[in-house]
Amino acid sequence: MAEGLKIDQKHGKSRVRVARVWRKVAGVGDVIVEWNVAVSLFSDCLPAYTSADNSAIVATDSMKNTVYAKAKECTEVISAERFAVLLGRHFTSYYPLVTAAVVNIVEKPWDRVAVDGRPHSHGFKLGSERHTTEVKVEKSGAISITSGIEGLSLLKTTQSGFERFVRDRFTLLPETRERMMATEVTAFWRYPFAHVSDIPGKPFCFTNMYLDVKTVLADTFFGPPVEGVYSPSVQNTLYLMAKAVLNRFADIASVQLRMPNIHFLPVNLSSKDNPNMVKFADDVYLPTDEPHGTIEATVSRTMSRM
Ligand SMILES: O=c1[nH]c(=O)c2[nH]c(=O)[nH]c2[nH]1
Repeated sequence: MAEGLKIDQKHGKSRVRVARVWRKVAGVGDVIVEWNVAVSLFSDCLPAYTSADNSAIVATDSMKNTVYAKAKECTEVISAERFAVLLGRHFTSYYPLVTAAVVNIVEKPWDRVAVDGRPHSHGFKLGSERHTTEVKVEKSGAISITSGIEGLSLLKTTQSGFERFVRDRFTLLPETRERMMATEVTAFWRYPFAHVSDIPGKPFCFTNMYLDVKTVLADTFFGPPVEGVYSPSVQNTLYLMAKAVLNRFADIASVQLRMPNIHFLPVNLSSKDNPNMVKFADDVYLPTDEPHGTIEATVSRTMSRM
């Protein structure tokens, strides 16, 4: 570029909130999804930055309208991943100057309620963890699809410890084989699909994968129902969780996990007069998430099994 400067740029619309309802779906009743969509387009619109020439700009307002128009066009229930691909395909094929699109979606967890033990035809309540996806689509049809979970809060009251870590003059933390373990898992996993034509035809494969990954992560964190499984560190548990996902699902190429260590601090209260006011016996804790440990890792296959 002129003036000895280089510019990398993209533009888009964030926090586009849309809810889509499909009425009276056979066998289930009404279906609702609520999405928070972010669109980012890559196109050569340098003149807008350098010369006040907007002629190559797709207005972010039009991107927002497109989200609603495309939601309307989806007459069949669709997953966040497929909707993101559909949007990305649209932006890259409809606009000659758009070379690539990145679409992020966070789905709000509206769970169907049960009344008298039966799934309700049109009643939902808000859950906690959220299904996320990021899809990049290039004009050629090349894609990358990453899906994820955020806000998955897990806790176990025992079967966790932390020993034999570095000890020096700054170390106060006692070693323990008995502590609480709590975290709020954020997970991302990459699918191996490289082109839109690689995406499987099965309509619910992404939704089912989300539910199955969530189950595998949680089951590995907790271990069997009665005895559980001992965790020597958040790091080790994180690794076992990621490994379980890769072992179980051949379609997942890599898993990234973020697992803050949310501390439950032992409470000991004493004074000269009352030395045993509260003496900690694995019973009373001070829950705190500030500060918290941050443990994160990406685990990938070294050899693709695909
Ligand atoms: O599982 C843990 N991993 C750590 O890295 C760490 N650091 C710490 O103070 N407590 C813990 N616990």
